Amino acid sequence: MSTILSITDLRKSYAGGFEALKGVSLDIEEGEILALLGPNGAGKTTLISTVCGITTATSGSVKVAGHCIQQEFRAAREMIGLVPQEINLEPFETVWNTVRFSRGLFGKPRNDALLQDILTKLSLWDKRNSQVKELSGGMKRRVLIAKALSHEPRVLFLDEPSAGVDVELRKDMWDVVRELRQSGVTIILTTHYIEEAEAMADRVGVIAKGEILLVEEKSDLMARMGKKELEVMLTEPISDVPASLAAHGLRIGPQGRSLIYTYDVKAERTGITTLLNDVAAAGLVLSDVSTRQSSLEDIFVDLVKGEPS
Ligand SMILES: Nc1ncnc2c1ncn2[C@@H]1O[C@H](COP(=O)(O)OP(=O)(O)OP(=O)(O)O)[C@@H](O)[C@H]1O
Repeated sequence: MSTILSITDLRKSYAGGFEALKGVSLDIEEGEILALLGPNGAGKTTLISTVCGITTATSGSVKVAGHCIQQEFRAAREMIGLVPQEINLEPFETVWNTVRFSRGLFGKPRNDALLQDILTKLSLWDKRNSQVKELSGGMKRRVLIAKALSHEPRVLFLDEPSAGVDVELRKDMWDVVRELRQSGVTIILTTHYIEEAEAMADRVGVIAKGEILLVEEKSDLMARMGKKELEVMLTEPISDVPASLAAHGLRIGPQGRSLIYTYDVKAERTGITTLLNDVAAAGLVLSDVSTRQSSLEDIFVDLVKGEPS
């Protein structure tokens, strides 16, 4: 695979000095679906707008298929399709004209066969002569996607594709996105639904307070979900894991008051007995123990809270 989008140390401060992006670096591989998860105000929309050249970066660089978004705006922008969060369509225009004009805006020659194909894939062909205002909310979202695809971009950004969409339509949207990927389009979507990232993404990135906290293969993240955690509460807080316990791969819990041991539930030997013996031998006194299943949601919440993990 080759890198289609390369973001390097991207910073954005808004007028007034608020720093919405604090040095974001991210490489996107051609043909992948990357879900960018983050709470409200994390900087997801700012990142997309800056990458698409709608907002100017304070510093850093963005290259789309080798073209710099600042110095080679037209060449870079042509590679990108953007599906915004808000529905910003002309209500009295027909579906057909909406996509046709959008292609024209990019200076692309008329290609009715291509537009027919896009509308068919998005189940909008029957609606091509309808005015946008006659369509349901879910269909309007599909028109936004058709519009974003009309100039044949290689990278498609979907900003909160299922915001305000009911569960059934959300699943439909997931199918549409997977099909688009089959046709070779690279997709970056933002969401605050973990479920959505799980359903679609190849890789998951977590962003909070303008920083990328993690980018990982979804399958690796999911593998972690098959793990259980044993938390050993201590009577006295500690600042470091004793050297004699290093082999157990422990983490220190909040305020140093516990040790957290992750183990595979399906493993024949969990290693718990040895661990507890070694903890006692290290002179640590236990006040309690508990176990819990870790989930992608836990990982996300921990990261976003910025607590030690
Ligand atoms: N034009 C602007 N001027 C000043 N601050 C802004 C501007 N646009 C966004 N911000 C601030 O930048 C931060 C990031 O906003 P952004 O919209 O990128 O977050 P987001 O992750 O997309 O959030 P949401 O999930 O709510 O859409 C927020 O604190 C927001 O208030």
